[in-house]
Amino acid sequence: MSEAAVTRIRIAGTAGTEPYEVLVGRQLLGDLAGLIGPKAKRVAVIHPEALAETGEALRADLAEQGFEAVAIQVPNAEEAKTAEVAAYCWKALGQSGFTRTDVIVGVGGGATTDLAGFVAATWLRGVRWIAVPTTVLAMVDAAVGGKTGINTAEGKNLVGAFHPPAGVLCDLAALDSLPVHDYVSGLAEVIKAGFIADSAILDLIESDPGAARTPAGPHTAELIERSIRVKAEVVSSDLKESGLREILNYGHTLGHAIEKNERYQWRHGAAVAVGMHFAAELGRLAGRLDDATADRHRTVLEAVGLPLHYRHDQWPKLLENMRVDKKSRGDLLRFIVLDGLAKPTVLEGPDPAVLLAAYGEVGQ
Ligand SMILES: NC(=O)c1ccc[n+]([C@@H]2O[C@H](COP(=O)([O-])OP(=O)(O)OC[C@H]3O[C@@H](n4cnc5c(N)ncnc54)[C@H](O)[C@@H]3O)[C@@H](O)[C@H]2O)c1
Ligand SMILES: O=C(O)C(=O)C[C@@H](O)[C@H](O)[C@H](O)COP(=O)(O)O
Ligand SMILES: [Zn+2]
Repeated sequence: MSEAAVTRIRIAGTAGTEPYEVLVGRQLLGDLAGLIGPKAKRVAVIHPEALAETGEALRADLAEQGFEAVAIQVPNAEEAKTAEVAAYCWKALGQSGFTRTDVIVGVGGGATTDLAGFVAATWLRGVRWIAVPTTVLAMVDAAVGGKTGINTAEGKNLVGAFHPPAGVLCDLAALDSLPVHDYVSGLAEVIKAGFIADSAILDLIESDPGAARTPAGPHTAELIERSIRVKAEVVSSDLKESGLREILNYGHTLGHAIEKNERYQWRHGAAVAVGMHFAAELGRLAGRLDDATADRHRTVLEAVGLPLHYRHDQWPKLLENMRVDKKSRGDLLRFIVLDGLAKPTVLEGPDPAVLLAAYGEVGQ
């Protein structure tokens, strides 16, 4: 992709929502004012501490263009996804006189865009918002599709709303400042898209896993765009997770249980990597998944430096945590597993002995 090229991926409007576009390229922030639109008088730029300079530069730029722009700084990572931080943002909006025609811009990783989207969903029962994702994970997953939310002590993303953004600007240049640990964590969702829908993603990563770990790798833009297309296709037909959208939860049932167990100190992508390893073993033991595809999970996740294992002694707590997963129905645990490469399906109420055996491969 040349420096000037911009890819536009359309998300259809469903369930009464407007369609919008995900733009992928470089120097895209010039498009922000256009997306905000002429009706807005005020703009709030919600950004994490790590992006204080970016947030302030964006605020100053919007102020120069005539908006009453405020920057709202929130903590980094999961510390931002709390009711207290949401309340802090509501207070800032109230003090700025934020009305229904005003617009929120969420700039940052998935934690920030989840929070900003949730604040937008709840302020005055819903105002427009624009996502400016700055991590791989937020570009390929969190900023797209309208799931917004915060964590509670009882579990991950337990409070939230479906509230799609008015647009998503993925400026690849933002990835240059991302610590490698965070870059690699985002690859878990890229690999997820590969296993559930687009195996060319796995081929590209396997062709040079070392290069896949950096934004300078030759396939960065293609990996990001392919993953966004996977998500776009799913959420365009099932915004509210009535069925198909559940496939995007591959690896998340155990992943979220680990995040809660670690009091949200693990990166989401790392937990999902362990969760996908578990889901692959579960698929294999349930007689659904062939050995080659199950083994491929280990090799590709390990090749980019993602974890495969978690503490063996924590199984009882993880099992308890998994009961609050949003895919559960009453006492019935439900998991996304694969019937084969790019063939995701739901496994309902697996035998507890099979679950434990699958964790036997994951626990250490
Ligand atoms: N809504 C969804 O559909 C969806 C999908 C996937 C994940 N998520 C959520 O996304 C979150 C994880 O997102 P993440 O992996 O982006 O982590 P993150 O938002 O926690 O960001 C990781 C760290 O990088 C910093 N950072 C962000 N951009 C940076 C940059 N360009 N340069 C330097 N530092 C930067 C952040 O401040 C943070 O400290 C989780 O809360 C997860 O639940 C949501
Ligand atoms: O968009 C979705 O749908 C997903 O499941 C994508 C996941 O990667 C993401 O982590 C999501 O936030 C998990 O959703 P949840 O409903 O299990 O909280
Ligand atoms: Zn996820």
